[in-house]
Amino acid sequence: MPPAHRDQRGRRGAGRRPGGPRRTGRPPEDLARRTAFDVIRAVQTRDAYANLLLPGRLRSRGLTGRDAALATELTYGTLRGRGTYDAVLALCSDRDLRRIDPPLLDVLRLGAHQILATRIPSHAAVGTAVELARSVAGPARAKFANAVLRKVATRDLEAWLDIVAPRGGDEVARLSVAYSHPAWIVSALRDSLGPDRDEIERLLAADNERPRVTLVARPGRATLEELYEAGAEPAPLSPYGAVLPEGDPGAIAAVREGRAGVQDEASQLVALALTAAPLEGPDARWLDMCAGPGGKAGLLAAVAAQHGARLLASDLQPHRAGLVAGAVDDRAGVIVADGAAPAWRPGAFDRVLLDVPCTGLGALRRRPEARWRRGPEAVAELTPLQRRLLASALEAVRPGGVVAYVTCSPHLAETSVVVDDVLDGRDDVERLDAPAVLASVAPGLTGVAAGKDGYARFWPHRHGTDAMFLALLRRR
Ligand SMILES: C[S@@+](CC[C@H](N)C(=O)[O-])C[C@H]1O[C@@H](n2cnc3c(N)ncnc32)[C@H](O)[C@@H]1O
Repeated sequence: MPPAHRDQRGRRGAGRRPGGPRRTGRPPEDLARRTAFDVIRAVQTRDAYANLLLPGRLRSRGLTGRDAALATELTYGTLRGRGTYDAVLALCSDRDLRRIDPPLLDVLRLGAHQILATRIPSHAAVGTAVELARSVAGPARAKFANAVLRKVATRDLEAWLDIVAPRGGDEVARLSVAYSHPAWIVSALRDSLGPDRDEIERLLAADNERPRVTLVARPGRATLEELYEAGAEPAPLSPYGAVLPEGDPGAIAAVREGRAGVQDEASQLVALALTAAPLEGPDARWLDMCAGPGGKAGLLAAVAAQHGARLLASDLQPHRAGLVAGAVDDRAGVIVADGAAPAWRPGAFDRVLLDVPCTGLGALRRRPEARWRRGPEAVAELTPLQRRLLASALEAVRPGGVVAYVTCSPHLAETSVVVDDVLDGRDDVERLDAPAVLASVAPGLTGVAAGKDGYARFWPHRHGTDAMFLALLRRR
């Protein structure tokens, strides 16, 4: 099966008649490439996030329509495919990649992406990359870039993969190069698939696809019809979800006003599962313990209001709590608090959402640079906090109340291992059947259960969502 990043085609040839704004006298394609390069550099040097930086750069440079789409494709595709492109570039360069100036190496990656994974003709991809190399690194290095990229252009991606990721050897190493994921992530994802580990190739390919933009209509505040009128279409899983095939979600009034939001369907469904989990006794006080930036809090607060309940949304970071305030209306409370040293008394809540800080390995589709940013040490750094927060959430809920433990990572160490460890030796917590509760809010949903552990797992390749983990835990 071919790697998915091979399918990310530039939708245009370099010979297209230029249109749109011409601010610099250069064709807008060049401005698109330069913008992609600048964002890629900022990602490498300033730890910037491409999805946060790029929209502003497109606006400030007047790139719209197809030129904006080209800049976006080049940015995301280059960042995502870096592992594959580096393996090819290493064979085409007489210099170790670690000895190439970082800006020049990024030009080479951008060039390799255009040559190997877009419809841009090779001669144009090489020529424009060499020009870029000249402007960022000078004429001598442009010559070097020309030599390297001309070698890259001697084969297509499939032929290169036969060389840099041959079958029959170390399978993790092959998948790592062919699907451009660090080897430690390939291993972790494969382990997290458990009995379905043979789906790893489909999962890696799905990680390399651009996700659709999904919206949530926060019930009682916005309607799906309102989103459909703005061009959205029904979403396959969530009762409050809609898919926006194209266009800027910020242009939709309900989104601008915080009555609707951009939210992955799995995120919607795990929040809804908490609201639907069976519970005895009062059901009026809900807590979102790690609420920033407020995606799930926005939905929970709206559903709480419909149930006659009230949400308290809390986050450790003041600026993240500030973002939550934009997603909920004034029927919900928002506070800054450390969930591990809580400001509330034990047993104060009937339902608690604990969406812990995690590696985000389930959301690689959205954050093309994330896979390169941190190594496996990130897991070891986060899991002690995840355990403390879960123990604290179980204290915050009253006997009979429910905690939803959620991660946007499928890593075993952050998911089932944390829950199993915290519950080990406790007889006052019962695991609910999370897949069954999810089925009650999303009747069309299948494939979230693996075995009989009661946990639910969403997967990009199965559900078209982020990979998310849900455990529903009821205090006895
Ligand atoms: C995965 S994010 C939550 C995403 C959020 N639920 C949403 O749907 O938008 C985790 C959040 O936990 C917060 N956090 C980290 N440590 C915390 C702590 N000790 N107590 C409370 N919040 C914490 C982070 O600031 C971050 O906003």
